[in-house]
This record gives sequence, C-alpha cells and structure tokens, in this order.
Amino acid sequence: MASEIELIDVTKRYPGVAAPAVDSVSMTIRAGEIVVLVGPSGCGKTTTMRMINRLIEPTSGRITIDGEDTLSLNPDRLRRGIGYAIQQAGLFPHLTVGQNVATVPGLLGWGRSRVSERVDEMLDLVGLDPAEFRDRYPRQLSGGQQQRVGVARALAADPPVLLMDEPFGAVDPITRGNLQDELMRLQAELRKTIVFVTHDFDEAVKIGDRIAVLGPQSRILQYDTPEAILANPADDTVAGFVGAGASLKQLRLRRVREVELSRAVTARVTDEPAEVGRRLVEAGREYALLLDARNRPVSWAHVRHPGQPRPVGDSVSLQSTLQDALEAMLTEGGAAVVTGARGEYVGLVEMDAVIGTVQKLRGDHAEPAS
Ligand SMILES: Nc1ncnc2c1ncn2[C@@H]1O[C@H](COP(=O)(O)OP(=O)(O)OP(=O)(O)O)[C@@H](O)[C@H]1O
Repeated sequence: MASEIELIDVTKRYPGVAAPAVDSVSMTIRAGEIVVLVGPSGCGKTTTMRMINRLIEPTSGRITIDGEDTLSLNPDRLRRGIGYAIQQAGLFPHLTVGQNVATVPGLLGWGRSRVSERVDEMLDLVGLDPAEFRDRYPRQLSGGQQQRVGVARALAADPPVLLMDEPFGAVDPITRGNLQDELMRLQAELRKTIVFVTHDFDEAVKIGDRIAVLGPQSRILQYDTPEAILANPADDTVAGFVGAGASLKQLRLRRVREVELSRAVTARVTDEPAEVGRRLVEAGREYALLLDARNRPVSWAHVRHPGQPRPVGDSVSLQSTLQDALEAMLTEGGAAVVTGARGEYVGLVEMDAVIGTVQKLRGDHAEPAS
C-alpha cells in the first residue's frame, strides 16, 4: 500500500526570520516511489519533509496525501500513519529494541501478541535476529544496527508513507552502502511512498526513483529521474551538484543485462592449442575464451601463443552494473566476461556497448530542439 503526496504552494516562515525557509514549493510525489530531496545544507530539505507529517506546520499552502488535506487531520493520527526515520536512529534509549519497534503499533492499540509477532517480523525484515536483539538496549548496538532498528520502527505499523531524514548519515561508508542496498531490497518488496532527505548526491542517484535537487528556500532546481539529471542537468547549479564524472555515475544505473552482449571465439581448455590458433586466424580474432567441461570460463588464449593462456580474472553477472563491467574490463585489459547463475559463460561486454549506452542516455534525455 502506498499513497500519493502533493505539496501545493507550501511556504514556511520561522518566527522572527524575514526570509522564508521554504518558499512556495509545489511537487507531486507518486505513490510507491522513492523521492530524494537533495541540496546544500540549510536549503530547507528537513523543513520541507517535516511539513508532510506536520512536525513543522506550514505557514501557507496545502499538502495532501491521497487527496486528503493533512491540515484537516488530527496531527497525532496523521503521524501514526507516516513512518519516520532519522539520523542516528533517534531510538528511545530507555526502551529495548523490541519496545522501540512496538511504539506505533502500541499507540494504535494493537493486541500484545500481534505487536510481539510484528516486532519479530520487522527485526527479521531488517536483518536482525529477533532472539538476539529484541531485549537489548539501543546503546548495546552498533550504529548500523541502531539505524536498522530505526527503519524497523518506522515500518512497524505498515504505513503507506515513509519519511527518512538522512537516515544513514551517521555510519561509515561501507555500512552506509549496505543499508542503502537493504532499503532498496525492502522497497522492491514493500513499494511504499518514501521521501528521503540527503545532501549526498551519489546516495540520491543510487536509491532514488526520482530526485528533487533543491536550491535555497527549497526552490526546485530539477525534479526528474537520476538518469535524466545525470544526462542533462537543468543548469550550472545542478551540474555543480551532480559533480564530476556524471557519465561514470550513469554506469552505476545500468545493468549488464540491458546491453547487447558480444560473442567470444570459444574453445575447450582441452583443445589442441594449434587448433585454437587456426580457428582464431580463420575468425580474424585475437583471443579465444577457453571453457571447462561445464562451460565455465577459465582462460584467454592469444592467436600468436595459444599454448600459453592467461587466466580469466574478474567476471561479471547479468545483474552487475556497467560500472562493475568497466572495472572488470580495465583489470582484464579487454572485454568483461559475463557468467550466468552457475558460473557458465554467457557472453562479453565490450567497450563499444558501454560507450553506446552512455551516448543513448544522453540522446534520450537531450533537451528537445526548440
Ligand atoms: N526552528 C527554526 N527557527 C528558525 N530558523 C530555522 C528553524 N529551523 C530551521 N531554520 C532555518 O531554516 C533553513 C532551512 O533549514 P532546514 O533544516 O530545513 O535545512 P536542511 O536543508 O535540512 O539543512 P541540513 O542539510 O543542514 O540539515 C535554515 O536556514 C535554518 O537555519
């Protein structure tokens, strides 16, 4: 279950501050999408997000969830229907992990056994063994584990909308990457409407279905898919935010299964080297890929010295990103070998396919001729 959120001319003025913190923002957040609000510090991301669950009251404008005006709802009821996860998890330190996760279901009056089942289900969902973690206190967890509990708590009452304010901001880069992967895995299953605030553009590209790049006072500089923003930033400010290496970043968004694979000349590791050499000459190719009896790639044989094959190093799968494929090409010094679920050879990714993909993305998102 997911909901559409609409912001209509939303403005927030803090008392005693002349300029509005958020100035007349309008945007539609589609049901079931992750929308990332990204922008420099102080531009109004948190203020914009918190107006959705009315932790901050808008000064003017309207916010609707599935067409219903949030200002017409009781704020406590509204907040119980919206999951909220923040940096450093914001767990109650004097409550156990289980009690933390049970907070909203408890407020909603769920029965004890239903709550207890739900707590275990949620801990499982975020990769924490309930038996081990349920009765611990937040201080007995690592930062990444606390963050997972924070997500479990936000999801406990199965809200259609989830607000996440820099939820992975306080953990090391590797844990952060894992938490991002897990959020994407969860979302593939749950399909919530998620509004996610970060100042890290790479995080936005990785997890966002759509990114809103915000300028001062939450002015929307560009609101589009990561692909479109990388291929065609709306202006110099957005381009600056995208940063160097936009084309390389695009390669992270594309999978090997999306490009046309090329075919290697193949032979068995047991084939006579001279025969392999002859086949290469006939095919006008330099290298043959030698496969074992189960079709798994083993080594590369060169046309001039087929008897001294070089082992295949990195290979990639159909699910790998084109960035992984490029990395494999650079280490292998040529095409990247693609293997299937059982490690069998399925094809090659060559440089031309990678270049072609980036060019196509540029073309797809080019400004229409005026
Ligand atoms: N309670 C408040 N009273 C007055 N001004 C505030 C208040 N809260 C925030 N502001 C101001 O409103 C602006 C937007 O703040 P907000 O926290 O929404 O930005 P942000 O983009 O989330 O920043 P960051 O990335 O640093 O968290 C800032 O200039 C901030 O100083």
